[in-house]
Amino acid sequence: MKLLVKAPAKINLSLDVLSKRADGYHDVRMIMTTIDLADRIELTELSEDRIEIVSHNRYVPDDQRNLAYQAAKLIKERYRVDKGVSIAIEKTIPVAAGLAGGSSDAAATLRGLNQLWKLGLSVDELAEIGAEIGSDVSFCVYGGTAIATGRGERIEHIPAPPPCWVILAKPKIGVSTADVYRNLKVDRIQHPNVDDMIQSIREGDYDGICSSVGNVLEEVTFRMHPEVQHIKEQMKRFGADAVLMSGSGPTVFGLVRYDSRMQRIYNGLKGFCEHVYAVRMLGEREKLE
Ligand SMILES: C[C@](O)(CO)[C@H](O)COP(=O)(O)OP(=O)(O)OC[C@H]1O[C@@H](n2ccc(N)nc2=O)[C@H](O)[C@@H]1O
Ligand SMILES: Nc1ncnc2c1ncn2[C@@H]1O[C@H](COP(=O)(O)OP(=O)(O)OP(=O)(O)O)[C@@H](O)[C@H]1O
Repeated sequence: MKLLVKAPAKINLSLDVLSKRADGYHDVRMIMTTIDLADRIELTELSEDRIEIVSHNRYVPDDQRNLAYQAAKLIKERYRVDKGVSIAIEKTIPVAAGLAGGSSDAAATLRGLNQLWKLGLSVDELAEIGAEIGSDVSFCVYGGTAIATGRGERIEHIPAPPPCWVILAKPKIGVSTADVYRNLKVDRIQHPNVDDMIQSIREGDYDGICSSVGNVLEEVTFRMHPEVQHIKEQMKRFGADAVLMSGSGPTVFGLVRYDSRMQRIYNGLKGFCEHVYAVRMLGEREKLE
């Protein structure tokens, strides 16, 4: 039997860090939302009892380092499943980009295997298992729009923001999330107003959303890679309504309401940046299987 599962990327509309914890992680408060840029995961039952990763992207590991592999291993051991699975990953989300590509692949694998192996787990149970793989995996299990707290694994759903274009531009570098958090000076943070963002989303206030975007990891990544800041400045200059780096970067996204302006910004960025995408905000929790 085969099953196709969609694994959408996320952006952080707001990302605040509250403190550094004793376990090395940081307590965060962030607003995450899914966008219409997705990997496709194909799960195929194997007659032998093993987990196989098939990917034609040279940046994606095809062994136990793959987060989808870790998801399958965890669920297989926990529920004593003695069947094997081949996980084919068709990558569209750029790798190490701040868009939770690996986390979303892991989340899609959890959702898919729950069906394929008829485990009967609830989505909350899958999100709890996901948290053991990575901080972004719980959100990716649900999708939609949410306030994420703790180290990112505590999820409170909120309504979708009003629909708009999301233009993404990724410079040709990968960023290590651990390095960015390590270089953050927690006592010198200028906190974004996460509450204003939540209120604007609840009120469907597009302008309010645009004026309350903020990400405390931006300045850390900008210091490490000035070209990321350059992309942000260009996207602003081309006329995006709001511009922010997603997660730990290096992808920068711009929010744009009107099609004509989206096209102009897209073309402008394409002039000097190889990886540019224009996609719609998804925002609503959809059935991701
Ligand atoms: C930057 C974000 O993507 C924003 O959504 C997340 O906060 C990071 O999520 P992630 O990539 O799933 O992160 P994990 O794989 O759990 O952690 C990678 C590394 O980032 C650091 N880390 C991550 C999350 C967090 N709340 N505090 C941290 O300090 C830790 O050093 C950790 O070893
Ligand atoms: N399924 C996967 N797809 C992509 N990368 C993966 C996957 N599994 C493991 N990895 C590894 O994880 C690293 C980070 O990749 P990923 O695309 O998940 O980063 P990210 O988008 O920055 O994540 P986040 O936004 O959650 O911090 C890669 O360098 C790669 O080696």
